[in-house]
Amino acid sequence: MAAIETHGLTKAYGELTAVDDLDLTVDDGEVFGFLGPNGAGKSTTINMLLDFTRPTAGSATVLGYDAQEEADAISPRVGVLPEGFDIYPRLSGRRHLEFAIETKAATDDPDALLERVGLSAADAARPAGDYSKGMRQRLATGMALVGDPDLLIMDEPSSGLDPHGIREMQDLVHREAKRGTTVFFSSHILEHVEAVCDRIGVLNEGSLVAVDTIEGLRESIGGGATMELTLDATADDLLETARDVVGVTDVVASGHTLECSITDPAAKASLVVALDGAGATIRDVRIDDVSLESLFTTLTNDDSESGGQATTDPGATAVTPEGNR
Ligand SMILES: Nc1ncnc2c1ncn2[C@@H]1O[C@H](COP(=O)(O)OP(=O)(O)OP(=O)(O)O)[C@@H](O)[C@H]1O
Repeated sequence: MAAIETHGLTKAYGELTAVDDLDLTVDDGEVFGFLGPNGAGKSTTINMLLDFTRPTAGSATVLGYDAQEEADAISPRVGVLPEGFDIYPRLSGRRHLEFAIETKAATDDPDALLERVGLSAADAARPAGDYSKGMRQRLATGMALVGDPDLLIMDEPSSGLDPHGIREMQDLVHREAKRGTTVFFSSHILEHVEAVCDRIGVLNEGSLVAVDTIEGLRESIGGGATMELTLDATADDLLETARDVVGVTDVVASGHTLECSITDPAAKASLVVALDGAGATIRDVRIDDVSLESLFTTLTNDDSESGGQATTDPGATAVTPEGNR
């Protein structure tokens, strides 16, 4: 049984189609990344899965139940970490958890939940208003885990976290995945999705433009790598040898350097072996994989280069012109 399945799921707000004919399957037990720029329709999709918003057309099942007709059967089995989760500043972390347990009429042990999300008993006793952003996220995740849900839906869980907080969040997702929980991880930051997800779906202007593993996506746009080899000899003499290697699509020789475009990862080793066999001495090798940033720029037609790209942390790729909010 799929954890989430949608068929033609559509939501229009007047003239605007926020989610357009979405066919999506998230398998049981996988960590699925739902990636797209701000305004792509991620939250609207989640809202339809949770029956907070009714679709204009199409249908969705969550854990085998119809998202609209059987929402009552879904909610006890799903944990949600909403975007922009608010805490009650004066209540302790433990009280937040107790409150969530009471609300869900669950029987969880608050201490076990605290341990599961990495909050100490001392932290739990403090008012949540004193918590760092990372601790708040862990508390919110602990609340989402009440009742041991089969599906955990996380909407922008890394938003606003520092690199340490992001790592903690990623570790937590890995731990939950190991327990067998299906995780639906929505984000506009590529690296955050890539670090935790088995597969990703890329949403752009309401439409699903790709569903695959990162490697699969790279291949699908003809991705590969550029390999730059510095040789002892004049590179021109080895041009043909390099061109004959299967998986090498283009070779440019310049001085002692050969620049080779590779489509098949196995060609990297073959190229080195072929050049060595032709008597070349290789002094240096540099490999540049097709950047994920360019991959997602292609998929989302992101105009962030002209619009200015902001990111949550240094080196992160946000598939959004707005960046972190
Ligand atoms: N209640 C609403 N009424 C009108 N338009 C809406 C409503 N909710 C969302 N939209 C629009 O639908 C589109 C998709 O929004 P949505 O919040 O689902 O995107 P998102 O991918 O979750 O973006 P973000 O990362 O910013 O949360 C946007 O253009 C948004 O303005």
